[in-house]
Amino acid sequence: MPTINKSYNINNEEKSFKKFTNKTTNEHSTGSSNNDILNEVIKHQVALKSFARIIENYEDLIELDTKQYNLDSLFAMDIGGSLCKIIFYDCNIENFDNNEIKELFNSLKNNIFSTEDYGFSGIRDRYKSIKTKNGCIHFILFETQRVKNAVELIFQNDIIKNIKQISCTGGGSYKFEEYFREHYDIEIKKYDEFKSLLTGLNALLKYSPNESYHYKIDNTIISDKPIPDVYDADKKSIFPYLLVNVGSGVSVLHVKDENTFERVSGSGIGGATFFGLVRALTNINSFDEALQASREGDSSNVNMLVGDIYGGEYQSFNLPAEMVASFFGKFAKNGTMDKASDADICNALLVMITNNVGQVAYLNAMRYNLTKIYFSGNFLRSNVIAMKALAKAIHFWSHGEIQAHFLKHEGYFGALGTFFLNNLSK
Ligand SMILES: Nc1ncnc2c1ncn2[C@@H]1O[C@H](COP(=O)(O)OP(=O)(O)OP(=O)(O)O)[C@@H](O)[C@H]1O
Ligand SMILES: CC(C)(CO)[C@@H](O)C(=O)NCCC(=O)O
Repeated sequence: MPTINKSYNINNEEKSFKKFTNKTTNEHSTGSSNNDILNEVIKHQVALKSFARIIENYEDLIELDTKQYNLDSLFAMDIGGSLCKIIFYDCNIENFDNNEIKELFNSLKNNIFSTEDYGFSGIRDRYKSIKTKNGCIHFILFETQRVKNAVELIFQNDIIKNIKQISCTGGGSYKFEEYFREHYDIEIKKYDEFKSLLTGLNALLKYSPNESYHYKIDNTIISDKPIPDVYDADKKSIFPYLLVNVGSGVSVLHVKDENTFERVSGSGIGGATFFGLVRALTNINSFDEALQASREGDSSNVNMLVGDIYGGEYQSFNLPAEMVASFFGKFAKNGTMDKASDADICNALLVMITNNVGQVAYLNAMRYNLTKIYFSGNFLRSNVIAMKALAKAIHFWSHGEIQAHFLKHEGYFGALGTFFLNNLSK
């Protein structure tokens, strides 16, 4: 059975945040109180949770042939460079005519729903689940480095024996193909990662009333809470857009309409760069702790600011004193590293990577004359600092012409799209 050793819902985020900040607040001092920072994260989560969850007309979108129901069709996976995402469709099993499969399905459900945490890194994102007319789509994620244990925890032995094929996307669908065949006699049915990503994203933008959101910006003041996007009735206004997927690396897609897209750019400075550098430069070993630390840190102990160079603002060109002139620039001088805490370093890394993603996004939106950028990928998972920084930067650079949009199902579109592609009958 899965072991319970880690939780990630709002209450647990609060608990682990408090535990973490108790540990670190004595090490350094910051201007903002822990409660302010915690409240911001909680408010964001609560606002997203309150967005409507029901996909209308879901059965129009996806028609599962009930005669063909088997355990294989209820799962889809996206195995990426850092994280493995799993979709599980908890459907109405009345139509199953095979009693053995019914029993296995029930034991699978008991296994999956007995906990929200599986092994060392697995979690079920309860508040992201989507109700449909005939069931509910569930979202689970694991670290890719634990994918082999993850499969055994989720499917368990008697279930694995009854699975012949799993639909799968992401680089891991190639990398682990041989492993699945040799160990479990399971065939991997591959789907292209960008085709899956866009199938999942476009489906939710179209059918889920509040999938995407933005932050309102007045001058330099950004709204506290995320604001759901509003589309016209036929949802045509979704297109065209730029999609910037921030996973381990960054992929930039120009999406012209539902069936036409091009990968126009990318960057090797992405989510795994952030987490990899956090591990190289600090004692922090989990992504969630790194995010919590960065909410606490003061990056002026790490970065060289315009004020450090000019002694104040650079007036002629409107560069304020507190603007970063050079990320990690302070460390170029002797005796500076000891003054920076792990939290300061996490904050500097987070903002540095986010800024770079923002620039790549902005320049590509300009290049293709697009006014809307959607950001997806798990780097943005609960990452309010990065989302707000992206929203502000895009607004500032484009003088308000281009808007950044964020997505409730962040890094799950590839797995969801694979599930749809595998089960779509029209
Ligand atoms: N619990 C976590 N553990 C590790 N990284 C996490 C976690 N939560 C969020 N992340 C961030 O999400 C990133 C991975 O995002 P995502 O799952 O979208 O990409 P991926 O599919 O693994 O990568 P790629 O598409 O490039 O192969 C990590 O690099 C890290 O920045
Ligand atoms: C290799 C992929 C596509 C795997 O998802 C992704 O990590 C990525 O787009 N990386 C950036 C590659 C580039 O520099 O364009």
